[in-house]
Amino acid sequence: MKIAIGGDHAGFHYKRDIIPFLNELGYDVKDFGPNSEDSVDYPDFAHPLSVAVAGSEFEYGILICGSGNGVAMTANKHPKVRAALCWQTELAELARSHNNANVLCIPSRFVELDLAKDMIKAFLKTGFEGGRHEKRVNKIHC
Ligand SMILES: O=C(CO)[C@H](O)[C@H](O)[C@H](O)COP(=O)(O)O
Repeated sequence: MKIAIGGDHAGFHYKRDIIPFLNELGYDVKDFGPNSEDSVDYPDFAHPLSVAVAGSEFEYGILICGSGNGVAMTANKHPKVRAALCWQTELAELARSHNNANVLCIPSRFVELDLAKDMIKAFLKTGFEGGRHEKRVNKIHC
């Protein structure tokens, strides 16, 4: 399974640890940047990642910034992207099971790295329930 990961300078230090973590779990990961902690603008990284996920080049995306809000707002501008801002593992599970989320947004300044990794594992292992949820998800896209 191919995973896209990106964010901004506030998420760089987590992204640096999460990429090898994902590789060890057997995932093929593409890093959309940034490549340092130098201040950048999150849309410059969240948009290209979202285009790639929307185009089915990657099954899931992970976006990391300070609060998670900026990357989530950016990613959700893309019609085929359903980006979920999560700060608890159960939220990551529900984002997949109820909302069929394909991008997980992580607030690096508000969750510990270990929790971020737990959320990623939960997100990637949880399937979409469909059923009553599918009708609702289909209504998201106006
Ligand atoms: O989009 C954001 C705020 O909602 C992200 O958290 C950014 O990482 C944050 O704005 C960056 O702030 P900084 O003071 O420029 O590091």
